[in-house]
Amino acid sequence: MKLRPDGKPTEEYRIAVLASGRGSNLQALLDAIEGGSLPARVVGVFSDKPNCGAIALAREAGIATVALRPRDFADRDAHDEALFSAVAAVQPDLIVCAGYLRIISAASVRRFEGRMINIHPSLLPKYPGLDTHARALAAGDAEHGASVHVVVPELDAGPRLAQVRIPVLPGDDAAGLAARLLPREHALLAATCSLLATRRLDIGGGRVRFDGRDLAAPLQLDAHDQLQEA
Ligand SMILES: Nc1nc2c(c(=O)[nH]1)N[C@@H](CN(C=O)c1ccc(C(=O)N[C@@H](CCC(=O)O)C(=O)O)cc1)CN2
Ligand SMILES: NCC(=O)N[C@@H]1O[C@H](COP(=O)([O-])[O-])[C@@H](O)[C@H]1O
Repeated sequence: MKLRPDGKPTEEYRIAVLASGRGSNLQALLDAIEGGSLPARVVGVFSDKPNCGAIALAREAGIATVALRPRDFADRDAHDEALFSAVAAVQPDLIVCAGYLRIISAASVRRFEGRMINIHPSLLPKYPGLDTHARALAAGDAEHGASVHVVVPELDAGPRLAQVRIPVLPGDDAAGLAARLLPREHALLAATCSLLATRRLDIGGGRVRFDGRDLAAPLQLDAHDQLQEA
């Protein structure tokens, strides 16, 4: 892919977003595109929940949407195959799972190998799965955070690209911790997608490379929303 003198790709970088919830991470990507820090276009939003906020946000923004309810399909694999065939149809360079609450089949993960990432609300490898904030509090962790990782068939087990850390404060409950983490997630996801869109970060071929070198540890988001090597 040729890059312009300003480092931005000459052709648009096409992002498909999968979501099941309110869509604040989707909105963060749209804001970053609008603000000029993310040289990309969201070419489709896909969900298992037709009435979720992310689908409504996408429609409002004039972005193509496909929402398929699992209960309308014979089984998980049939739903998964239908949804990811719709994803393939928009020819994305990157698929971003942003609160997509379905475990994706190994076949669909392999179909988009090297092109699918997820934002997860924990400092992986701690707390894969759900209810991460409550689990961090129950463990008495002094810090919590979020991770962007490559999606592999095993849940939340893929190579980690970037992380952001926040302190756990006295009196935090799960909802308060989640609310304080969310804006940092938005910055983390947008910054990571910017590095992917400008090809500084490469997740193809089963490896993670940053500025042409193997990435040994996840990049860390600093107080200025810039990603720094650990
Ligand atoms: N094969 C993979 N699929 C997904 C990954 C992944 O790394 N590999 N990341 C997730 C996102 N995720 C956490 O970040 C996550 C999504 C869904 C679940 C889960 O248990 N889902 C249940 C249904 C839960 C519900 O409907 O409330 C299920 O699918 O049966 C855990 C973690 C995206 N998918
Ligand atoms: N295991 C996946 C998971 O829990 N993802 C989390 O869902 C939320 C989606 O919010 P949003 O719909 O406002 O973007 C985000 O906090 C994201 O980290």
